[in-house]
Amino acid sequence: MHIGLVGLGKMGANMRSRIRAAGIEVTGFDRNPDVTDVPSLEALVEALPAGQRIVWVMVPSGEITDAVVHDLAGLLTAGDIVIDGGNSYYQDDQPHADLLAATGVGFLDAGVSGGVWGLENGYGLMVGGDEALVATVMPVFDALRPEGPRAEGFVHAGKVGAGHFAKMVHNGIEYGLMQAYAEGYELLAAKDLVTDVHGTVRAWQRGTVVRSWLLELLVKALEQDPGLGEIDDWVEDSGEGRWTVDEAIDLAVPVPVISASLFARFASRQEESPAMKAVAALRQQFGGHAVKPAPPA
Ligand SMILES: O=C(CO)[C@H](O)[C@H](O)COP(=O)(O)O
Repeated sequence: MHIGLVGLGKMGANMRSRIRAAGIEVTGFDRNPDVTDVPSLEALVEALPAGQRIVWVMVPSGEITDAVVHDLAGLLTAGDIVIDGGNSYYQDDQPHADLLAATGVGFLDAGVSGGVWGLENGYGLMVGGDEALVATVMPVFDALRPEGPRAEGFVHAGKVGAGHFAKMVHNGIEYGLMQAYAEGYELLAAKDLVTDVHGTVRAWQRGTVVRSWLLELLVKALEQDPGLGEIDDWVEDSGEGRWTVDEAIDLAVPVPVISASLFARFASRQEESPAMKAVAALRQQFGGHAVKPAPPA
């Protein structure tokens, strides 16, 4: 088997290595000349053996993915398959499937979880699309997923869009879990009763109800930077949490933990809070309560 892989960033480069290690030939294309195997998308398509060409797209979601899918629609022919493995919005999937279907090219969407550790540990995969296409690509999914039973690291979640929908919910859960660990860490550290905060979090790794990989990563982060003094309290988001909350609103599903964890990230980026200024001003207005003067500009 020989596949194409577009996008050789943190995720794509490691995935190329893992797929190759499983004995599948991979031709990768990236705009970065230091990592690419071929100089262009055209060259990538030409390098693939004739027949059913398989191209895995692993580029940032949104406009970049959209552009690559459009380019591939002009280069591939009937019977070929495109897999979007990026963190794309699930509602982008059906338009991409329709565009490719116009020339007989198949489409699968794949949610891929595992981050930079996936090379070593394997990637959790959530796939949407036609059963026959999933079966064709299965050797690649098997190469990427963690060792062990397929059902514990791979799911064919449903029709087109289901893979990215599942990944969106997965990332929403990720937001909530991280926020809960983070708040617990702050609370432990705020009281001088627990004298070994790092040791407490480290001890939670075995036997406790809250043990998890994310907890292990928090322990690792605290080992590397005790007190987390080297990093700013600024947290970005790349869309999946917002989409999760939007979807929950559409479906009237209460997601208080996930939405609060998303809003906590927004708050992390504020130098000052207009809302809390307004609360302070209102307390002063109705109760004559003291306000703290703004620091000098
Ligand atoms: O998909 C992932 C992990 O599962 C990515 O790391 C994702 O980018 C994290 O999302 P965000 O940037 O919104 O925190």
